[in-house]
Amino acid sequence: ILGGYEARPHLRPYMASLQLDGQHVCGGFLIAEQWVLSAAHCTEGTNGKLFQVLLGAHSLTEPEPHKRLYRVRAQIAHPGSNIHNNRDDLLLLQLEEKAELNAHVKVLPFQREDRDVEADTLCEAAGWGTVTHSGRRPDKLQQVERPVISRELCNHRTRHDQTITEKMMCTDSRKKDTCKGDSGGPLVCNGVAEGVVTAGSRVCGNYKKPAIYTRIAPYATWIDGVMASAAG
Ligand SMILES: NCc1cccc(NC(=O)c2cccc3[nH]c(C(N)=O)cc23)c1
Repeated sequence: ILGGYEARPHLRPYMASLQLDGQHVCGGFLIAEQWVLSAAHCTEGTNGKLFQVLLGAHSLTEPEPHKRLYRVRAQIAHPGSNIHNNRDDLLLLQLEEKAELNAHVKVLPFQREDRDVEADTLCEAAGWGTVTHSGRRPDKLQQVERPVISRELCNHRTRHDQTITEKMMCTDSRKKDTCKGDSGGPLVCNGVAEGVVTAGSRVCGNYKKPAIYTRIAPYATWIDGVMASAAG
């Protein structure tokens, strides 16, 4: 997160850190006791290795009550996701067992009504992604508040030039922005997860390249289907 600040510890008990060999790779969030939603691009370069999912954390390194690393039973990328564009950039992770829910570990509801969030709505992104252009990684969860911008403005030829579909949304990226390692985290508007951070143009903090999110509502049926078919 660029231009943000340290989150109040455990005020975002749905936040997950997707890790490989003890290293934070991407964000994610708990959508059900045994399921985390993240971004399909996070599996790029992992050679099919399964993530481990850290829940209940504020600091990535310090011991904290209710902080726990979960093994993943299955990772299901949306069938439409691919490395060439940001379309359908969603990843579902089934934990080896149901997460132990408590004050520091909670499910975050996601938007099911497929209607655009109004431009200028202030939403929040959080993550353990880089906090400087040089790529400094934080130990503690960061957050930033960003206004939604219209798809029309985001699609302007000087911005993302007609690549933003109706299944995506954008926030202003001037100075304060999501960045490397924040992918997969939720964009929370009025307490509901409306989007999932996608790397998009990979640029951070440049107002010409607004942050892009996969809208969740259009995928509610897919998400429910995967969770139902893997149940038990
Ligand atoms: N503000 C939008 C936004 C949101 C989330 C992430 C990013 N930026 C990256 O993720 C990124 C940046 C630089 C080099 C990179 N290399 C790789 C990679 N997967 O190899 C990713 C990146 C940007």
